[in-house]
Amino acid sequence: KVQHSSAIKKKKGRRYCCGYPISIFFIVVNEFCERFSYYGMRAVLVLYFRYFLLWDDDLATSIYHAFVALCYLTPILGAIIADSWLGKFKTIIYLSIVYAIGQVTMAISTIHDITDANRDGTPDNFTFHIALSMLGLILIALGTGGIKPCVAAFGGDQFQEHQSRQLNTFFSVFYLCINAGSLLSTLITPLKSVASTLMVFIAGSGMYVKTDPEGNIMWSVCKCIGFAIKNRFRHRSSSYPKREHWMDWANEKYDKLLIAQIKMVLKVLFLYIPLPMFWTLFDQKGSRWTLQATTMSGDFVSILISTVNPILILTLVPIMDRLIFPLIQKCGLNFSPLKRMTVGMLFAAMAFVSAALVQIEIDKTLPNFPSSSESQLKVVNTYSTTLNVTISPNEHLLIESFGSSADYVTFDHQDITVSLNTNPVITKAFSLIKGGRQTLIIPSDPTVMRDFVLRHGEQWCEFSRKFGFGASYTFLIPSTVFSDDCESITEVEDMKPNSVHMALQIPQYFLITTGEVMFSVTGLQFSYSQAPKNMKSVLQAGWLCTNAVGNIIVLIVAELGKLPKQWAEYLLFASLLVAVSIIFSIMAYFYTYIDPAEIEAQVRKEQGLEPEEMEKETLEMEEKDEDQKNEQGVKQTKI
Ligand SMILES: CC(C)C[C@H](N)C(=O)N1CCC[C@H]1C(=O)O
Repeated sequence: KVQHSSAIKKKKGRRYCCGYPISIFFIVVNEFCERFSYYGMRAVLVLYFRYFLLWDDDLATSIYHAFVALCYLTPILGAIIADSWLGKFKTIIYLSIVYAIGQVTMAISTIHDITDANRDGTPDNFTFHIALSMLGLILIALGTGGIKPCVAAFGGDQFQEHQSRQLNTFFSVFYLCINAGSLLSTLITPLKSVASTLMVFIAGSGMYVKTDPEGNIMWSVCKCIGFAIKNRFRHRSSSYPKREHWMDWANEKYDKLLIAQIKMVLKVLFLYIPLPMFWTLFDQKGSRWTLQATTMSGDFVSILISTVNPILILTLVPIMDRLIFPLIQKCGLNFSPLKRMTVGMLFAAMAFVSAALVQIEIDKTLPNFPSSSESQLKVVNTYSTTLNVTISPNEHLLIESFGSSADYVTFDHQDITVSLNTNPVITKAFSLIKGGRQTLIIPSDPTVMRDFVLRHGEQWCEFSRKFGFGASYTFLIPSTVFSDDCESITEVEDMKPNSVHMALQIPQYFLITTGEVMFSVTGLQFSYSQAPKNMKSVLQAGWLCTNAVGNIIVLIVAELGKLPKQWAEYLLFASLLVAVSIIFSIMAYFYTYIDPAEIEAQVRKEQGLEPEEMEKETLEMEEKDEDQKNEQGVKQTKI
């Protein structure tokens, strides 16, 4: 629509380039920097808990998930501040400052010198470091979460009513920037970039469309809902005529426009109830799937885990937007936002089925550990000849010199007697550990072997071995080791290396990221498009809250413990998500898409009010566009 001689045009304070407001450039770069900082910090958080604060794995993981959940709960606070009090622009500025203070506090908490009085390289006062880092994390959660719904909604505000195509593209580019930021933060040492986030955002100050907050809207909303419920309860007798919607019981006291706006928001929030389940599966990417990767072979564990999702997002978003969705539309299929989100959930469920299949493959190769009532024993022979080892009552093993039994032998009793066919026969009784694995090393015969050391005085030899992931070895070192330059060292494999390659995880990552593109990018667009003008940030916050609840479910599931078989747990989650997506699709079937601006204009008209400035501007703009189209049509006819 914007085909002028100069690609840039200025209209009523808005400047455009190629049909897009220039101001959104600053907003997407701001999001890029913010996510760079956030994901960069998040990537090293568990390591900080584990190796600096010396917390155990469970505590480190729980605090990590609690922090992530908090980051997706604070958007409610940010949205209330923005929509009711400061407006989005000022909220972003002030909360970014809180964010920066949080990052600095966190950085200070990592300097061990502050409390390391005895200079031994470790902090002396852990309480101080823990308190400081918790304060830092709370401030960061307040900052990152608080600005998140405002940035997305503020970006959307830069567009006009008729620019829905550009608006959708904006949200896709916005999502690309999130992932480009997170990808860069894992590849480059996480520089703290909140300061640049703030500077980029302020740089665009003169170009933004800033809508003023409309008083304490959240308080009005709560009072209005409260009144509707009370009034409904007061008129519960059947003698009172029914009203179309329960919110209509607020008609006596509250403005029709406010009631209409609340109805729109509640309808969408109701639709969001099943959505946390998607995030419950998505967030396990960072926990269960990471653990799964550690039981697989391949040298790119950390790279795969931290970069595959953002890389796939960067490729899949353009493919979906430019190819798949237009193609589906060309086939005459109506792939509406809620349908896309349902399909996104099904993709996530498929990702978990794929994870379960990979797990079954892994389980086949994992060592068979003893149950709590069993014991396991492996026998290593460093004697000079092959030995016949009898373990009472009926286990016979033939073990060659400098060899071992093929695998661990399992016993359902603990007391055993081992006999060797040496001359004279040696017999010894042992008591094995319940539920444990032990190795019995038959010592060398003293006539042939002598004591040795690997490095002895001037003598030394070097040897190198490549260890497989997940394997465990015992090395048998003969006394002749120096004369043959370590050639005679024998390796006994106690535990086989992982043999299922990590590349097998790629399908599950591909499926979950395809699901994410359909679910998350669409959800972002949908939340903006279905919200009334003065509650855009609130609905963005509602959307982000689904992620927080998803994280809390992961926390609860982790605390409750796992099913005995990991693949069964994956299948359980996949089935739960399928069930939830069916419920969601039924709810979506009954949802009617709305144009909030149109409804607001209609209510205003019914109330005999003037249309709002923005609406007037949009109408003017639309009229202008119509004129332009007509003009072009005339020109083309002439040609
Ligand atoms: C986990 C990835 C690094 C980022 C992910 N693809 C993503 O973009 N998001 C996950 C939660 C929502 C969204 C975000 O805003 O960070």
